[in-house]
Amino acid sequence: MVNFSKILGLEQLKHDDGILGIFDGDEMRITTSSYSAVTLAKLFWRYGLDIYNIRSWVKDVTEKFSRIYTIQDAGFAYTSVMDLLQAMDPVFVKYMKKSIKSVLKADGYSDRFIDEFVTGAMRTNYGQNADIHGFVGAVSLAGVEPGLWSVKGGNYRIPENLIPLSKINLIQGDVKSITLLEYQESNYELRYLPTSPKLANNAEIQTKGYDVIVIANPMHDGFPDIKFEDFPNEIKNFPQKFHRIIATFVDGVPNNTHYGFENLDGFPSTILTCKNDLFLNSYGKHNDVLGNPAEKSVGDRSVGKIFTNRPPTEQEVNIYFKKKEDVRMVNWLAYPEYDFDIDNLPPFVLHDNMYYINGIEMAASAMEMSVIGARNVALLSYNHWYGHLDKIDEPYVDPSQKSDKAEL
Ligand SMILES: CC(C)=CCC/C(C)=C/CC/C(C)=C/CSC[C@H](N)C(=O)O
Repeated sequence: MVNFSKILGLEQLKHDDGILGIFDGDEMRITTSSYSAVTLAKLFWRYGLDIYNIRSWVKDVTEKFSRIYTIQDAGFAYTSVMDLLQAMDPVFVKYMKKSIKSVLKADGYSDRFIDEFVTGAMRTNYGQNADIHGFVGAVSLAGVEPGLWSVKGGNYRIPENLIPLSKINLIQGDVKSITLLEYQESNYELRYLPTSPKLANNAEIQTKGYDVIVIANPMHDGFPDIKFEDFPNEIKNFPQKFHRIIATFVDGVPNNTHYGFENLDGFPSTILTCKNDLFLNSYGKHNDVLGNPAEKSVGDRSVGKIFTNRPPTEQEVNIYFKKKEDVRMVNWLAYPEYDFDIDNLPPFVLHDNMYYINGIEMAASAMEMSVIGARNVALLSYNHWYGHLDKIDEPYVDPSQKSDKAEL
């Protein structure tokens, strides 16, 4: 994503860390300060060295993760998510088989740190708890470390600007079916309903032939079904479930008394919650996509976002906001439920020359992961097409590390 933002000349908007609080439903377990020395002292008092060590833990994991960029630059690609993780670092395969709670416990982190800080991070980033697997847990922890950024103007500007740069012929439409062809000019026939606004309701089903198909949309219950016709083996949605999340944006004033604050002085800009049965996953104060306070923010008024696992009723919104000028809700299947059978993950290859990117979300759902999954599929299809089998499912060995013996 960093490279894309540079290539496209998009500005990175650094996020101000602000005051962070962790709420257990009755009281704040910790509230940081606008003075960094006070924050450090408070975090150290509550979590001891865990709060320092987690930073180097995430750094170490990120360095291992970053190997994927060298591997992909060298043209290597993988047919399964586990092979891709194994190529980055074998420890990631182990993380997929344990919960983040047990990974961190084995690395010496305290129950208090895991039950408050780690659980809070999992609840805000993935709507789940510290029982989710260790790899997605690590990604989630990377997401609460300082230094987070977004694209000025909105993250959507990355894919939007990549489309003209790639010079593709974009046809907007809903894919209805993919038929395997035999001994014809192309490998597949795709049937789709154009969705261009110009066509309004007059669109008719169209067909088009393709040599290679890449599916970049989750194939799970709750997502539109594509019919796969004339394949020797049945191709259907995968069994893993997706997690529904509701983001409710409120232009108004947060209800400080609910969290035990007498007024809004020192009220956190981010509140994580740390009990699994709580309705509220997290609260966050939001600027607009240009980094400015929301247009009508005056006095105590601001835009706040709460994440919940089901739509809040009006009474429930009133618990978290004492004044509301405008309320908007976004309700979507955001990421997998990370409690699936690890031995049964979706593959990157559905059939010869037909690929599927979104299986990568089973490792972790995040923009960076989607980009890595997409590049893997692009390399995989290239390597298959041109017969570069030595670059498929092979461990990458850095040429500068090869000894003479290894050469022989
Ligand atoms: C430390 C590891 C394993 C990876 C670092 C690279 C990476 C994928 C960073 C993403 C960090 C991030 C912004 C996480 C936020 S959680 C995902 C969020 N809920 C979403 O839906 O995008």
